[in-house]
Parts: sequence; structure tokens; C-alpha cells
Amino acid sequence: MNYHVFPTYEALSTHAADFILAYVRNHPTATICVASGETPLLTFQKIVANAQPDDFDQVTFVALDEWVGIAPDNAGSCRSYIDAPLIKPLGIRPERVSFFDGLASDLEAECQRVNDFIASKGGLDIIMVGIGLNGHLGLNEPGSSFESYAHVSELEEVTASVGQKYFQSETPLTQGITVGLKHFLEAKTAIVLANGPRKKDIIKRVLEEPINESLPATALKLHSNGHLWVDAAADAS
Ligand SMILES: N[C@@H]1[C@@H](O)[C@H](O)[C@@H](COP(=O)(O)O)O[C@@H]1O
Repeated sequence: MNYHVFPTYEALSTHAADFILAYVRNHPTATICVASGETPLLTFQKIVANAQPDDFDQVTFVALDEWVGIAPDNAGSCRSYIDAPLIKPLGIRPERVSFFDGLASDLEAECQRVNDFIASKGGLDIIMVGIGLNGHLGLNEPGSSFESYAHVSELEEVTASVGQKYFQSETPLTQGITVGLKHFLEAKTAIVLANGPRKKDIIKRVLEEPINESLPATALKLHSNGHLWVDAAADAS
């Protein structure tokens, strides 16, 4: 795992955006899985600001996760956190993006649909995600199998309560639907971003603890091209 500390959130986001832009210019048909949440918002802004008109014409995006029971157009949905700042401004065509439907009546079929979509693209080139305070990647909560593809997860209390920050009013969050850790491990490049002092304790655990499924982010240490990029406030080295 490559660990890199950037002086500021701005520098971290610039690096992440430049990495994606350089990658798609060299690999125009790339498939990229991106996270929702607050962490990648400045990266998305910088990608949009610096993209050339045809950079993303043939690129495919996969949205990492979704809250079960939340409508796609809810401003707090994972979809909204990716669609509004990245997908819409880049003008990505609907057939080139996969979102989980948190309202799907058959969640297992929804997982299979996303698994099939990713497989049809030959897997993920890049997966770039944030990290939860309990070490989750996407909504792969502690205990998630490293062998799992897309699946439904039961959310820990900390995830349900921290998740309230995305919503205007109290919203019950009990389950998530997420790309699996096997997707993460099979991606050609895996990147975890973290910023701010709230993430320092979990970054310390990722750096110090052995690879184990109780701490999903340790999957990064199993990856042959895994990167943990943090700002100085989240640095725990
Ligand atoms: N579902 C999201 C994830 O997609 C995100 O990567 C992570 C970190 O969120 P944030 O970047 O807001 O700290 O947890 C949330 O629960």
C-alpha cells in the first residue's frame, strides 16, 4: 500500500483529479468507480473544471453505493452526491453510468445487475473511495467478506448516525447496497482518500492493524496497486 500525505485537502483533491484526468487521457474507455460522500467533492469539482470536452466521451462510471430505501432524487442519496457534482456537469450519457437503485424491490437482482454491468466492462480500472469512521469502504461494513461482489449490508450505528449529515432531516438508515470488496481488490488501481481530523483515528488503525475483514479498509494492503492518500489533518503516520 502506498501511503501519501498531502499538505492540504486542496492539494489532495488536485492530485486525485489530475490522476483521473491523466488516466482517462491514456485510457479513453476506462471504467471508474467513484464514491459519494463529502471527501471526493473537491476532486469532482477539479475534474469538471479541468476536463477537455472529449476526455470522458467513452469513459464509464460506476457509483459505489446507495442507502437502501432512499429515492434516487433525494438530495442526500449517494446518487445525488455523484450525479450533481460529477456526472451531470461532465455530460456522461446514461448508458455510461451505473447507479444502485436504493428503492429496487429486488435488491439481490439489483446487485446482480451492477455486477453484470461491471463485468461487461471488463472490471474496474480505478476505484476511488472515501473511508467511514469504522473503516468501511463504500458500505462494506466491518465483517464484510473480501470475496464479496455487490451486496446488501446491515449498517452499523456509527454509519447510520454519521450518514445523517447528508440529509436535511432525520432519516432512518439501516441497510446499504454497495460494490463489494472483491471489486475493490480486482480493480487495476484502488485509491482511498481521507481528509480532516475526524479521519485521523481510523487512518491510524488502517496503518497499524493487520489485514482483516473486521477493518474493511485493510483490503487496501492486499492490493498490489493500492493507494491511501490523506491530507495533513488526517495523517496518522
Ligand atoms: N456511503 C458513503 C461512502 O460512499 C463514503 O465513501 C464514506 C465516507 O463519507 P465521507 O466522505 O462523507 O466522509 O461513507 C459514506 O457512508
